[in-house]
Amino acid sequence: MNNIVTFKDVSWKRSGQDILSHIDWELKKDEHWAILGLNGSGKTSLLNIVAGYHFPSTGKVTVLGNEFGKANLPELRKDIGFVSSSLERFTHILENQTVEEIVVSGKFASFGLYDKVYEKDWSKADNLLSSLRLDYLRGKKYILLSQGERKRILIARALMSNPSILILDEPCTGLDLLSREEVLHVMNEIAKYNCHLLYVTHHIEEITDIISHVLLIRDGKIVASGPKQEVLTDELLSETYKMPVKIRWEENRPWITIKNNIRMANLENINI
Ligand SMILES: Nc1ncnc2c1ncn2[C@@H]1O[C@H](COP(=O)(O)OP(=O)(O)OP(=O)(O)O)[C@@H](O)[C@H]1O
Repeated sequence: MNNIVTFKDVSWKRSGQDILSHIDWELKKDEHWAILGLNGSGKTSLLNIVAGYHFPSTGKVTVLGNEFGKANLPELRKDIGFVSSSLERFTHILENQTVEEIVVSGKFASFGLYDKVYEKDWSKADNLLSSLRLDYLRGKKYILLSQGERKRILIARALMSNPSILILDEPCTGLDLLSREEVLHVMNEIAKYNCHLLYVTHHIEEITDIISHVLLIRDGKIVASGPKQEVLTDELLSETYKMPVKIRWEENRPWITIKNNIRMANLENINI
């Protein structure tokens, strides 16, 4: 299968308002995408359509060969891993669980062990911990981990069900510099697992080697989409962020600078 996700002229309306308008987008095999846009631009709405939580108002969406409306959503969702801050709502359930139990629970897409866990599941969780260099956390209670360690464990957990798509919705929010780099390191290891990343961030320097393509979204419309070197330009990012910005590449990563030291007071007068 060459097309992992396809959006054809997709719009999503709520309360008479277009939240997403006329989205045409394709995620192809072996591509890993970052999605960038201001608050409220429609990134989460788009991810929720991919994961089958929202149904498009018009247009056609195909995910892993399944057309929405015809797909068996619970089955399809097993193929889609999701790590977002909304998972933290369930943190109280995790208090007494060990790192291994959390990772193994990814098999059931639930936070408890409600089904039988076989020896092969424990050894798979163990392999994930080793290959993501998280072995040092074995046996620890999840509640005692740092924020960065928790994020990495939740990524390992999401990989437990061998997803074909892994959605990471701002996984580095609130992390210090070192913890963020550790999460980005884990993200780069994901390439080994044959899954396709969809990475949402407000910080373009988090676009590391693994990310091949970028989708820019503004007010529910696509500004640009394609290979990262073509899309991450001063012009397109300025349009996306509604202010003049400059991009530079260092250590193979993009970094952004606000042009002319614009002050907040001036922002309203800037027309891009
Ligand atoms: N169920 C809903 N009903 C009505 N409006 C909604 C609904 N879901 C999202 N919206 C609106 O759609 C717009 C896009 O929201 P969305 O969460 O997709 O943005 P986002 O780009 O993910 O933002 P952020 O970066 O702040 O997370 C916002 O104006 C939001 O208020």
